[in-house]
Amino acid sequence: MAERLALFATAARGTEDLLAEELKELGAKRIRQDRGGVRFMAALDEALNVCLWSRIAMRVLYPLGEFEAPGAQGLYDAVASVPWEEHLTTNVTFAVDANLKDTEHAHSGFVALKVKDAIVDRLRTKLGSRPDVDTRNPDVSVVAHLVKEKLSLSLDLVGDPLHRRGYRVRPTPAPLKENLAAALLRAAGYTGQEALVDPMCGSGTIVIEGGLIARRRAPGIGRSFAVERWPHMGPRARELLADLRADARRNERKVEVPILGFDKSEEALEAADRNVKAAKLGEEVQLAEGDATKLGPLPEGGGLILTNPPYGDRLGSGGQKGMKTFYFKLGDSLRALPGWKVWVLSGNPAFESAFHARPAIRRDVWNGPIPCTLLGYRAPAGLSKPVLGAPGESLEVAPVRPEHEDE
Ligand SMILES: C[S@@+](CC[C@H](N)C(=O)[O-])C[C@H]1O[C@@H](n2cnc3c(N)ncnc32)[C@H](O)[C@@H]1O
Repeated sequence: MAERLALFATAARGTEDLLAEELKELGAKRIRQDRGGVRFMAALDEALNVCLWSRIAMRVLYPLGEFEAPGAQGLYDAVASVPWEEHLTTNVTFAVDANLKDTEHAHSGFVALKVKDAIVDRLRTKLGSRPDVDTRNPDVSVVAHLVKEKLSLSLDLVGDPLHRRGYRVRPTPAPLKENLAAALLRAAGYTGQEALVDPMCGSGTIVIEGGLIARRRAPGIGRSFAVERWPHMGPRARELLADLRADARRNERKVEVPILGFDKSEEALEAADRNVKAAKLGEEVQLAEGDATKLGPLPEGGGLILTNPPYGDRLGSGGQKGMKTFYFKLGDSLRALPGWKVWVLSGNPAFESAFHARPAIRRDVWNGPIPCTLLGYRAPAGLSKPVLGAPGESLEVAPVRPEHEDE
């Protein structure tokens, strides 16, 4: 049996269970959910399959060990005890990414430097020479995670984080990370077999991720992974990935459902258009100017509306009070679409009450540093045919005017 590696995949906080589900589908074994990620076991081909196919993971780490590392000397000694000569040679480049929590060390830069020094010194002793550091595009990325005096060291299989699919050529002010958008789609049960609409699509992340799912395209098909350049595992990884990539290309399917993105900002739509084309989904994803508070008729048959409305006062419409009015109008507009499930990621605590509908599902999710809530408003059973313009049927509605309307 092929040797299994013990790995750790990271994801946005609040989406770890979704990543665990996805990893199971991708063939990972002994899956254990943790804060900020999921531990699992996988043979090299399974691990590469995860790199290529995971929509939700951010990084895939290969832990080298955990160490007590008291003070600067303790840190140096712990790092120098690792057999780096098994992972690095003198003709590859490397970099150290350090993150700290509750430590006596003031800077992650200092810790990264100490780790780098210990690696270099050990390799000089063992190999007679040292590899160069390349912080921009290293062959081997060492991740040092220091909590109090406990140091974890890992190698990062993917390099550039997995959310960088390569299609975001034109960002907008508050884009969702690609892997978070994919996690939201999974939470909402999207499998690419029903229509998808984002009425406030911004740079297009949700509709692009939906398009990739519907197309059954591997999210990592357009990029490479750091492990391909590792001195010892690299040649085998390249061989395995050639087969996995060929299989992934054969796996693609024609998209049979409408995928639509609207936004009221011309600039956002221009960015979305560039991104959709870069994702090679120009035929599958349609974009149009539109006001989410006055949504016109959507395709017959219903489907999923998934959106991420503005959280703050970017609309210039009178602070929290203006936002509440906006959310209420949005609720009114979406309530008029029976047959459509509505899922919203909101970072404004005022959203839920102003939207005036009772969610069937809610989960806390972190959008980077912003604590958000994902709210799932399901269409009641039996309303598969849309009755456009019949308000109050698709959502469980509390049809009272909000107080702020009359303030
Ligand atoms: C938080 S951003 C969405 C980001 C998007 N998920 C992405 O990944 O790029 C909110 C978007 O809502 C749009 N927006 C605000 N009010 C709107 C309205 N009434 N109708 C349509 N779009 C609106 C903004 O132009 C902005 O692009």
